[in-house]
Amino acid sequence: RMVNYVSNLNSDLSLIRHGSWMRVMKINNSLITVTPNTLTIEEFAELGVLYWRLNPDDYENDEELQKIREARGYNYMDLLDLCPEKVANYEEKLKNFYTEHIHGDEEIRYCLEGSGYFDVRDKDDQWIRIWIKAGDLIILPAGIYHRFTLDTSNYVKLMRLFVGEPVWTAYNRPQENHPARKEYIKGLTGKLGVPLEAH
Ligand SMILES: CSCCC(=O)C(=O)O
Ligand SMILES: [Fe+2]
Ligand code: NI
Repeated sequence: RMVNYVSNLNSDLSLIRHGSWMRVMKINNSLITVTPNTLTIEEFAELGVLYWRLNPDDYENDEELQKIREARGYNYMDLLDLCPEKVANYEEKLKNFYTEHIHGDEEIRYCLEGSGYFDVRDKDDQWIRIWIKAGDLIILPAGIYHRFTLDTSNYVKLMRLFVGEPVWTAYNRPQENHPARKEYIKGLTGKLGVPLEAH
């Protein structure tokens, strides 16, 4: 199964479409009000965010994951067990994860246990919150503004994938002149066929 996107929100913020799903919501910047909103498949795909629903139980022998890794050249892999006992400078790392940033490369995360929120900016610069749970593989394109935070489960175990030697450098917003940002915007504009300002 390839990429599928939620086009709408129901009460529990999930929707089944083509046998796969993502839990998404729009939030306002204060994070106090959660605003359920309609998000079409097209709108989400235009952001360049990819998503797969996999079986996390036997991830070491998962052929579907293997196929994705081979197709996209993800030869690097490690596991991030996000808990204070296992992560040095835990609080500081969480703070950095939740600071809006971009990378020069894709950010590939596969949730094996626990859960958390990836927030990405949509084409109108509004946050879209993606609720990641075990089995969710998400790929954020280089240059997209994003951030991550734990939810009330307070725990997540993530597989990190990368092409070649990993680079985790985060460039905090604003980064309008960063090459990856420029490329990303160019791709967005190209896909939309109209300047972003037109929205
Ligand atoms: C906990 S992984 C997600 C946080 C992030 O955006 C990053 O690592 O760059
Ligand atoms: Fe990141
Ligand atoms: Ni628009």
